[in-house]
Amino acid sequence: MRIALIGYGKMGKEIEKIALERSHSISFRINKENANEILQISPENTDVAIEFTSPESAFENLKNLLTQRVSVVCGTTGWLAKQKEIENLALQNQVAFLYASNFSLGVNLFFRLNELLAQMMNKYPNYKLLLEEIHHTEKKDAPSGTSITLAQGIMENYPAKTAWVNEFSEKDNLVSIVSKREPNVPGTHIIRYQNEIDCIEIRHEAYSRKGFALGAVLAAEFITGKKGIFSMKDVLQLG
Ligand SMILES: NC(=O)C1=CN([C@@H]2O[C@H](COP(=O)(O)OP(=O)(O)OC[C@H]3O[C@@H](n4cnc5c(N)ncnc54)[C@H](OP(=O)(O)O)[C@@H]3O)[C@@H](O)[C@H]2O)C=CC1
Ligand SMILES: O=C(O)C1=N[C@H](C(=O)O)C[C@H](O)C1
Repeated sequence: MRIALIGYGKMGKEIEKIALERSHSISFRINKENANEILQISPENTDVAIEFTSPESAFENLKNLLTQRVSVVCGTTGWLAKQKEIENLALQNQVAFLYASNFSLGVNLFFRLNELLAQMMNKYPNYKLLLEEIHHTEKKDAPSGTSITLAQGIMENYPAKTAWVNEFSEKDNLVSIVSKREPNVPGTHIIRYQNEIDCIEIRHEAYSRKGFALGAVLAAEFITGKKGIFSMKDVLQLG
């Protein structure tokens, strides 16, 4: 499979390692310096593009790739206000598009655990809920994309929670997300239900970026040759 790497930073380089180990080749490596080369990417030279750039650049990159009829796996967070527009563009151009806030198997299992826990805790409103995320100091967006997915999973299973906020709050209808930035943390997410008697907590801690990169390459393998909108649920076939 010929993969174009859009974003050749921490994630782009990690993805390249895994892609080469899995016998794929790299057709383009794009960063800010050679950003215009994205216009040369086409189905003739590339099977799939993997986009990990920045919240400011993702939308334009995705628009170009999909219009050029190139299927895309996107991991960039912080651009989702325009997700529907991008999905429509993928459908119009008859290619595949897959976005995930987190590509690791562990986090995708954790998403399910979070939903099950929210279903249970929904019946015990005297527990206060707090969602905490810790990432490296270079991270541009807050809250993390993963914590937004976790908050959505809670709201779908705990109807009294109607919105999320990115600050500490004890308002009963809110999912409070506290974001912390510390050197060299690949990504940690904690969900805590607590009252004056006890505390129930689930936590996912990534030890490196390997799980994110492997998941992105598996996603690229999965969508190659397909058309439509996909998610990591399709790739990992989690029940
Ligand atoms: N979904 C998931 O599982 C994961 C998602 N992420 C997300 O992925 C994104 C990237 O993370 P990370 O690799 O750590 O970030 P880095 O800052 O290390 O890398 C970003 C890369 O994007 C490039 N870039 C920025 N703007 C443009 C542009 N306009 N055109 C082309 N390239 C551009 C940068 O180029 P230059 O070097 O020239 O500045 C750099 O190579 C973030 O949004 C992060 O939240 C991260 C990990 C996992
Ligand atoms: O920026 C990162 O590094 C990460 N971003 C993703 C997010 O915003 O959830 C996924 C992972 O936690 C690492």
